[in-house]
Amino acid sequence: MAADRLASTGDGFRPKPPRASAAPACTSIDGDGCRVPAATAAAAPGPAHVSQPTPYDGILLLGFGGPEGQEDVIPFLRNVTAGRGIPDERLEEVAHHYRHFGGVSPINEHNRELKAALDVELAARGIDLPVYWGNRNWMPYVADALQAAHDAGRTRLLAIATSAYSSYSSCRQYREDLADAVEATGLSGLVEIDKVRQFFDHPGFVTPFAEGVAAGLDALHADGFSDDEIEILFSTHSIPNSDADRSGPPERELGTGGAYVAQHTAVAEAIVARLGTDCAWQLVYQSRSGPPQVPWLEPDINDAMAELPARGRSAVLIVPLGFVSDHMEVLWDLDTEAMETAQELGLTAVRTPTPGTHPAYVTGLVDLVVERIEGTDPADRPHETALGPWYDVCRPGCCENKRLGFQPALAGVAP
Ligand SMILES: CC1=C(CCC(=O)O)c2cc3nc(cc4[nH]c(cc5[nH]c(cc1n2)c(C)c5CCC(=O)O)c(CCC(=O)O)c4C)C(CCC(=O)O)=C3C
Ligand SMILES: [Fe+2]
Repeated sequence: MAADRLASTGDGFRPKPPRASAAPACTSIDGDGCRVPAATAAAAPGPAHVSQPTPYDGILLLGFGGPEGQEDVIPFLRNVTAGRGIPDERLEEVAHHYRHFGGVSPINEHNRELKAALDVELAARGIDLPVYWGNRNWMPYVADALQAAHDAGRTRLLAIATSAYSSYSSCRQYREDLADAVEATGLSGLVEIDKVRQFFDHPGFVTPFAEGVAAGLDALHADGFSDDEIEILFSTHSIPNSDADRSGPPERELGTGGAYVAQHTAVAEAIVARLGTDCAWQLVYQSRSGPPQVPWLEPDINDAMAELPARGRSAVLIVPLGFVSDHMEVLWDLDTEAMETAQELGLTAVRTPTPGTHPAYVTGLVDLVVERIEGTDPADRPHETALGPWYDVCRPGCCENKRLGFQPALAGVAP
């Protein structure tokens, strides 16, 4: 396997492959390293961001990556924060979350399980597409997966990132990871990579949450709580306000908070509407980092909980709406910290499940692949909010990061 060939050190750690600094700037839609699919660039009947039917020959499953032992924790955190100016105190603080769980994030195991479930689902539907898994921040890296795909003769790949919403961290950075991987493997011109649309409002993603909220409310009702005593807190990763404002394509003009906030709000509304619950709800944020003077999305979930008793609430249903699996941000920031806060405040708290390998989620991800192979008309693409279905090919300026400046990215129209 390519992963073995690329592995170099005896202790099993390889630093993240360096970012391709010599990569050419992308100035046109067919500029080096920032292609849109040829069929899309050509006069296409649909909108420019909808791709044409494409005979993909492999799937790239893109993960965040996580440490798998105490000795991995600091090298992993250095990968995550490379070039971001995250202070050492914060690294130590976060390292402690991982150390508490033996230095192991469950996220890699989740992605192994997801890959296995996708393999089963693809086979059951007679779709002959191998899945190659690679991470942004830990082995196997995206470059390893890409190399493995190429070694197996695959040249036309469709990427699925384990991230549902639009923002720099959750969409564009994965597109940059793809560009970096093409550069690091020297496969420029030899492989072509697209990416499935952000799937925040795909029923495959929404259904597991809706089921979890329904079950959670049932449990709280069974414990004697009435609807006006319960508040539903939909929780997602905080990001800098400036990232949020720039999330999504500029021409959508989604206002303060951009596509990131609009998408989360719309999905929460869709879940509440689906269930017809009368409980109060709000969108809250967690896992903030960075210097205190830089504004990030608020309110923090713990601050939001502190307001609840005064409003007559005695129970909270915590919905990890921004996350696809029970990784560290869920295990620590919600199941440990937020649960402690609830206890201090005398609130009964229930945390609902993430999609994980829920059959609806796995089926939905394969549906997202099929719609790209078939080039399904957008009108026929499942979506549960008025914002979707989202873009196959990201628009110019989508999810820009002003701090980092322009970096080459695949699966979108440059810049
Ligand atoms: C939007 C978003 C998602 C959700 C979408 C998605 O899932 O992609 C997400 C997921 C995750 N974030 C994760 C871990 C970390 N995120 C960090 C830092 C940051 N995240 C950010 C945003 C997001 N992050 C941002 C704007 C930063 C600031 C620094 C920067 O600009 O990059 C740091 C550095 C230390 C710290 O500052 O906390 C760590 C360790 C893990 C792995 C958990 C595990 O190991 O189980 C996962 C799935
Ligand atoms: Fe994060």
